[in-house]
Amino acid sequence: MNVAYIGLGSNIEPRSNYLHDAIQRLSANKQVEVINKSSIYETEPVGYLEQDHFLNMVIEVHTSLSNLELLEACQQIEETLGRERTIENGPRTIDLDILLYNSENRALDTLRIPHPRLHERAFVLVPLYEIAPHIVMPTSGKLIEDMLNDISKKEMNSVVKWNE
Ligand SMILES: Nc1ncnc2c1ncn2[C@@H]1O[C@H](COP(=O)(O)OP(=O)(O)OP(=O)(O)O)[C@@H](O)[C@H]1O
Ligand SMILES: Nc1nc2c(c(=O)[nH]1)N=C(CO)CN2
Repeated sequence: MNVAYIGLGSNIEPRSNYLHDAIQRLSANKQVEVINKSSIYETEPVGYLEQDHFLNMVIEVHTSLSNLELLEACQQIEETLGRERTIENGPRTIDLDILLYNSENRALDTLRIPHPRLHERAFVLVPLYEIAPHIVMPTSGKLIEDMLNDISKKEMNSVVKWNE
């Protein structure tokens, strides 16, 4: 059994429905079991700034899917939920990023694990730390706490727990 962490994000309404729907669709896959879910956080957009705030969260899954099969399952859900890739870093109904897969460290053409921008994104690190404070990054040996300490106060303040 493989352990993976998946980051979810949405900034097109109904944002929380897209998050819940994506999780339900992952759970419906017989080879995926959702083990843990973080809280939902409302976050200021990073990268492309002229867009609405995101809802972000992280889930832990146990899966018998390979890393590439899990990527395909995530991309299928993105497609079903109407994700369109028009603007880089732009608005999306749902984004599913594989953050970690076991303690793998690999760069394939279509899949990089750990996710290459994980370490610099408060909207990923804060929910990941909530459900997996023990994790050590396979690349750097850093704890999530160490990576969080490298994030500016301003960016940390742009991630706020969201109440449904
Ligand atoms: N760990 C990963 N999880 C998801 N996709 C990945 C990963 N590593 C590489 N990719 C590749 O990245 C491509 C672009 O993904 P996507 O359009 O979702 O990027 P994005 O969400 O806009 O940006 P970001 O990756 O910075 O969150 C995907 O087609 C996929 O093949
Ligand atoms: N706050 C926030 N900003 C983003 C997000 C995201 O999920 N949340 N995703 C991006 C590309 O994947 C780019 N910027």
